[in-house]
Amino acid sequence: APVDHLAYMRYALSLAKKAPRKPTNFCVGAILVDEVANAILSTGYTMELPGNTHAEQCCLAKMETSELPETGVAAQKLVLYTTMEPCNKRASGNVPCTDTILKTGGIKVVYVGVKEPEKFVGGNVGRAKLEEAGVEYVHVSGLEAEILEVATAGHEKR
Ligand SMILES: Nc1nc(=O)c(N)c(NC[C@H](O)[C@H](O)[C@H](O)COP(=O)(O)O)[nH]1
Ligand SMILES: [Zn+2]
Repeated sequence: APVDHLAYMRYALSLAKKAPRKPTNFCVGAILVDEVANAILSTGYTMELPGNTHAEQCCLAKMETSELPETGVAAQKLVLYTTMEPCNKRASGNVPCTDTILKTGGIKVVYVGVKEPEKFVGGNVGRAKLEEAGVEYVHVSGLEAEILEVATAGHEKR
């Protein structure tokens, strides 16, 4: 069956709405999907796990500790949907999610709702890093306005 990318991105957006609102980051949602089995293997949203955590970081960390099949092993085509592109530099200095994605291994495609706004760390050049490592980067269009509204809910409204 054809994969409904918009439906998966909309689900990731529903997760982003659960994130606590902060002026120093974005509220993001991420899901790990086996695209062949059409199955959601893990989910995550910003600050879901303790500490200053990102949606993708939580989604992948939960995958490692759950009884779900080993990341990238049992899945037939492992892909990650994230409402905002994975960070490539964090003002906190924490490990960027592009590195976490590459370290996890087995992820074939990253589906992205929006590019990261240049608010905290300038232009996000993570796309090139992912593509050079053989991970496809695909923009799923249609939810940009809603994704950005949720992402910046904790920011000062000008
Ligand atoms: N893709 C993505 N998922 C997230 O869950 C999240 N919060 C961001 N946000 C990117 C932004 O660049 C960083 O939030 C700031 O650079 C501050 O860095 P910290 O979050 O404090 O490590 N980006
Ligand atoms: Zn990140």
